[in-house]
Amino acid sequence: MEREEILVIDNIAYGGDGAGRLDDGRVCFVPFSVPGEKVKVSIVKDNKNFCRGEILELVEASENRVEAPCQYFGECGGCAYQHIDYDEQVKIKEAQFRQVLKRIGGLNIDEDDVEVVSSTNKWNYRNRISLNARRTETDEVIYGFIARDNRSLVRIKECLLAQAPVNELVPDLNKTKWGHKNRQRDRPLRATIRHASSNKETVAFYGKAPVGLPWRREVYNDREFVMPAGSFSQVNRDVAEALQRMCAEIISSLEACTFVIDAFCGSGFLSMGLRDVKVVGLEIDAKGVEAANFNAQDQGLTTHKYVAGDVNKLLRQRLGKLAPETTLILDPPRAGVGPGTIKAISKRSPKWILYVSCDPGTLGRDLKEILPLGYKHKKLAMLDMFPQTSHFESLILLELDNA
Ligand SMILES: C[S@@+](CC[C@H](N)C(=O)[O-])C[C@H]1O[C@@H](n2cnc3c(N)ncnc32)[C@H](O)[C@@H]1O
Repeated sequence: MEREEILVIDNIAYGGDGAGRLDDGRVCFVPFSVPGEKVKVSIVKDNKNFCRGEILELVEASENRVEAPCQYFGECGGCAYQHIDYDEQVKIKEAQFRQVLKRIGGLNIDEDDVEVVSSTNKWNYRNRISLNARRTETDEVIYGFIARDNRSLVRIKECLLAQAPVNELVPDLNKTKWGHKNRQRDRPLRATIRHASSNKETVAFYGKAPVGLPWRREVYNDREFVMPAGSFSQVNRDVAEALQRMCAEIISSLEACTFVIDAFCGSGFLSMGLRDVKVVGLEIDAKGVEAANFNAQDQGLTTHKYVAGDVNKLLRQRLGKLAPETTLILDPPRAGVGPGTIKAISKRSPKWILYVSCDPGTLGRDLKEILPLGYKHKKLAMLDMFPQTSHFESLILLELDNA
């Protein structure tokens, strides 16, 4: 027989599930709950140390619970927090940032200030989406997001997180010339739709961006940047601008800093806000590097140079004699930095490390290796780059404490 339990949700774990305790002391994870709520759940997974429940009834609903506006919410694997008032979403993310740094990174930041940047746009902020493609039994090719079960596809007509020009192209994915080709493939490729803020161009491509697709032109903090169609770029412009300004302010406040290594630099986004310092950027995507050098030249940044290659291999030789004057920006992908990066830092430790992360779990893991090298944290920030989802961006400034 189905087992039912009543519990109170204490907090929301990173990833989006609410967590509360059963009478036997075990933690029970409950998706789509809100902190403070009393819920009746059906136990759908029962492990020795924890279990999972699905809400049957809201015994006492939170005042922070709101109606989720998206027709796919609950089924689609993309959003986790549409049912929570936005200000509460931001508080939840700040609490998770603190919790993950403490639990995984071994850092106690209970008393420290965390600068919090909310998103101006709570909806329609994404300048790009990638949709998975599936062939149906009736031989139709459909596009959508992977469902919460991690297997099925939720076919979508629009995504409430995407900007209007991005959504306009969703119904046409089968009608474009490349979309038509994609329909002929045995296994149709993922479609990406991107909208550029400066030249207002919206493109859709399937699989990798085709060679020859023009660079996107984006405006950040009143300056234009080019970015290759297939290369990384920040999805939420307002929050990305705040991040770029924050990095520039932090580094310019480090008076002894004369040299910056922008590792995992993409098209040079984070270091383009820097003036009066020497900058070397490292990035594995050669097209991103080409754009970064173009951007630097276009903006008259004659002391910036961007180099193609693997950070894990190149960093050691770049961290040279200037280490006491160096800030190392680390902005790795979700997987965090590799062992080569940690090894390089341990051999030639830069005075400052500015770690920008889109995954607090891997940030915590990497900090566990970096902090024992003698670093102390100086600044912390949580930036809500991805409203309605469980993801967020964070930043931590570390300083080498030689004392
Ligand atoms: C989160 S993005 C940051 C990009 C850039 N800092 C920005 O804000 O636009 C991570 C970048 O790391 C690059 N990357 C991933 N693995 C790498 C590696 N081993 N060496 C160098 N770059 C890498 C990716 O191509 C991507 O551009």
